[in-house]
Amino acid sequence: MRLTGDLTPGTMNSSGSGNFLLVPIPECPLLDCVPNKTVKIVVLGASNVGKTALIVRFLTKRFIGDYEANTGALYSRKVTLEGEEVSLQIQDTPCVTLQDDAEGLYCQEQINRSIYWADGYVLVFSITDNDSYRTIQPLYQHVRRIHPSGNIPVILVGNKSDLLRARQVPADEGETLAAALGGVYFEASARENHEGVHAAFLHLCQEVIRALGGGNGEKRRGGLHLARPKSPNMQELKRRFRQVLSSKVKSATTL
Ligand SMILES: Nc1nc2c(ncn2[C@@H]2O[C@H](COP(=O)(O)OP(=O)(O)OP(=O)(O)O)[C@@H](O)[C@H]2O)c(=O)[nH]1
Repeated sequence: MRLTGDLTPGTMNSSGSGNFLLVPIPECPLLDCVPNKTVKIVVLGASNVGKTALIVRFLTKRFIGDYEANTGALYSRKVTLEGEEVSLQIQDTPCVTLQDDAEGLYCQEQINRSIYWADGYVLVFSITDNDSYRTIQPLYQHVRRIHPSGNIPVILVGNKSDLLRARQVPADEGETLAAALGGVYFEASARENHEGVHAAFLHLCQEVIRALGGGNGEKRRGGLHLARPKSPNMQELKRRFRQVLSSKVKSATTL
């Protein structure tokens, strides 16, 4: 769903699905961008699982509770990660739906564009809704089809953990699925708890920065991720120096 009422500063909104990601998203809308340090995250999941609530909770620490139907909004903020300032963009999306015929997933074209655009993925289901959980695997496969190779930073969020009595998805199933997708599972309640939501988003941001090569703007597109060569540290240089010296001493004494 889309956040109603006043949009917080730094929030870009596309009113009406027609505008949803139809134009390229500016790297740093309404903000002084941090050059080459932009983390782009998309939040995906079935209907009513709390995608908007999670984003709003993370960015404002508040739970508003009532949102109008989601047409897709892009939220943008500057955050400090591991001591460095980063421009964070989070794309909210309309829901995806499972088709009756087995693995079919209905995903609007705008969502595909967001998936292509993003660097990191928050896959959300509600612990009270088994169908929303069943959507996750095909959804991940869909992301994989759009990014066929390379590392895909992803987290799995089981939302609405305050509704324990209505639980349909056990926590260990969430953990197992997250591990199979190569991500981490977070159980959270956008309604009752900011810390859990914050920890989840923060973890993903860190994963994205790692995947992008230390946040220096290298792009993962095409799946190619080259590790940056490490420069030798002082200890290592001293060790090499001693090695060279001792081999010279040896060859001098053998003469
Ligand atoms: N109890 C409880 N309710 C929640 C929680 N998160 C969201 N909700 C409620 O669930 C409903 C759906 O929340 P949204 O954030 O609009 O969900 P969405 O996934 O964006 O929904 P779509 O627009 O259908 O894609 C709202 O009534 C929220 O108040 C939660 O952690 N606990």
